[in-house]
Amino acid sequence: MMIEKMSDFFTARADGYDAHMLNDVEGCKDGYVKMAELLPDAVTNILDLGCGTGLELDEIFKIYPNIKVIGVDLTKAMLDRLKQKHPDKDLTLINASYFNYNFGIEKFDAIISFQTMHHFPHDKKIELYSRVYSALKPGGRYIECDYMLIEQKDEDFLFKENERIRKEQNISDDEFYHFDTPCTISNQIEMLRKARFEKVEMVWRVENTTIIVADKTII
Ligand SMILES: C[S@@+](CC[C@H](N)C(=O)[O-])C[C@H]1O[C@@H](n2cnc3c(N)ncnc32)[C@H](O)[C@@H]1O
Repeated sequence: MMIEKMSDFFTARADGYDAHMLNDVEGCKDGYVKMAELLPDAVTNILDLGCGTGLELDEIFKIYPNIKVIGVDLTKAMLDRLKQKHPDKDLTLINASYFNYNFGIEKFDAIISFQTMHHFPHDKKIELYSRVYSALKPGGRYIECDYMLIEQKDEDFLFKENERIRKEQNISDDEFYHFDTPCTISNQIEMLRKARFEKVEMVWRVENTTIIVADKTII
């Protein structure tokens, strides 16, 4: 099996992407609606990590038409489609990796990610979640909807496969390639706690599509 560079993978699939997620990936269609419902009532601005073509934003704009959004994504072709769908919205799109982009401090009411975090190892995610925590205003909320597992053995198998294939293809650790390495729900919760979130809860799950909400309390 040959794996592709992350941005090449999504560039090649950008055209049929929305229909695929809405029709073929169990739980996603309802997950986009649920994520919009989970935003804090008084939300005025959000950061969307790995926003892609913005399927989650399609639902969020229905409830909050004037919300200010920063979307970060590696794949320009995905961002182009998002911009085409919502030319009139307050959208700032950044074509970059969220591991490098500076989110700032206490800037956002909420930060979201949908189906993008299942490609990275624990240590990278804890560091990212820690920056997410810092970028949230006190009382802010991080909502992640992603492909998550129950059994540790299934997570271990996919991480080992990823390592084996990357070795075979001589891919270095710091390059982003597309291979799914979902984590268990309990590992996800633990990573978010390690990143200092005071309240972390799984709130919704359909098949493997799972939503975790992590709250930053007002001190
Ligand atoms: C499965 S799509 C999800 C898109 C959208 N959130 C949705 O649910 O429809 C994953 C997206 O994450 C982006 N992505 C993957 N790794 C990334 C990274 N390190 N930084 C920014 N974007 C990334 C990809 O380019 C792709 O657009």
